[in-house]
Amino acid sequence: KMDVSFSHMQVDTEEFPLKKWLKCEQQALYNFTSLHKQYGDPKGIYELRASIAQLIAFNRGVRAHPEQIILGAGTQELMRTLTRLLPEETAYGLEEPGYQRVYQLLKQEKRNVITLPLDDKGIQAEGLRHYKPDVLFTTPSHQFPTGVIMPASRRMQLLNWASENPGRYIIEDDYDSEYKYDTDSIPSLQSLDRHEQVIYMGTFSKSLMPGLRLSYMVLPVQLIRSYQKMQPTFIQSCSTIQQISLKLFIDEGHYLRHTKRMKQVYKDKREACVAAFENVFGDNVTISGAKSGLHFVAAFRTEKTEAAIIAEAATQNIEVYSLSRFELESSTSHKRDPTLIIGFAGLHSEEMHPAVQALYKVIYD
Ligand SMILES: Cc1ncc(COP(=O)(O)O)c(/C=N/[C@@H](CCC(=O)O)COc2ccccc2)c1O
Repeated sequence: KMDVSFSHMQVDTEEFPLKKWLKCEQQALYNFTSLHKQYGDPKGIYELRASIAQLIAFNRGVRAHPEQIILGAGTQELMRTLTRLLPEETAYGLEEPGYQRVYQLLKQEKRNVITLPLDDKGIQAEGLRHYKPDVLFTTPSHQFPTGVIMPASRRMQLLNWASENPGRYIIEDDYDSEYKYDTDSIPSLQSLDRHEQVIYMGTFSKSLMPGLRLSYMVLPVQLIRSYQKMQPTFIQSCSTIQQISLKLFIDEGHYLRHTKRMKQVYKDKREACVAAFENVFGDNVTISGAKSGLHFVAAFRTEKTEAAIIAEAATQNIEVYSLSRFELESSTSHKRDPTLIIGFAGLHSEEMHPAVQALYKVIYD
């Protein structure tokens, strides 16, 4: 049996510049003790928020003053804070299939949640008129999990929808924007927004490591005012040591060098993985999902169900997840081929072929 993981939830930690990070952490500990002996700003340390503002302006054209940026230990944490800034009766629209952890969080917070259908350009604009959410949570730069990239035309439709009512917001979750192969990344929704109605969300989970638990959101001025009124009830969930370490890591240029290098590493891994699937499965597999991010979607021509494939794979020590994991309220598994989410970040190029062959045996033997 082989220990193989096609999990989409991992990065290639072997390439992580541990020595550089350690140096930043030592500096953070020794030179910033005054920051560590107090709780500090609930939004997070100003200096890190200033570095992030520069980074997302440079990388994604996001216009943000550091005082509009809130840090949090993960996207769910930020969403929890956001639900406290918006009216309790707000109806949140989520992509179907979509990010189940935000769906679960909103349900835990007893919020109204509406799931909205996708097409090959992302969220359907007419769905907004039909289902009437107040706030739309969307992943335009790389729809999670299908991988669709939302074209500029659809982005403008969403912004027009939002501009019709000042109470509407679009949460642009740009979680996977760092890794685009072959296609140029389309400017962020936030950079096109003229009415302060886009809440921009980002994370360091994919560009650095998920275990870092450091994510951020950029609030429009109106929501920052609401935040400031409630500020005494908030507290920062990220460690000040990690925050300063990250600030130094960014300011010393390690972050941009790392993401530039990882883009090539992941591009090569993606190509090797797709080639292995095409070589082993031939036309029994259909691969979709734009050339970006750390996973793609593979649909298999077989009578086996997704559940049977996942269970059988587990007996062979193969970790893999299916599309139904991300179906929030309605399942289409009955009218589509069994579909798996193939993460390649944790696989070495030389193990791609044997890993794909092991998966082939699970599905076709
Ligand atoms: C749409 C979307 N938005 C944000 C995030 C990131 O959340 P955060 O880490 O809390 O900031 C994810 C992580 N989604 C995770 C999948 C979750 C699941 O399948 O259950 C996968 O996340 C990673 C993938 C590769 C490398 C590192 C992380 C998100 O899918």
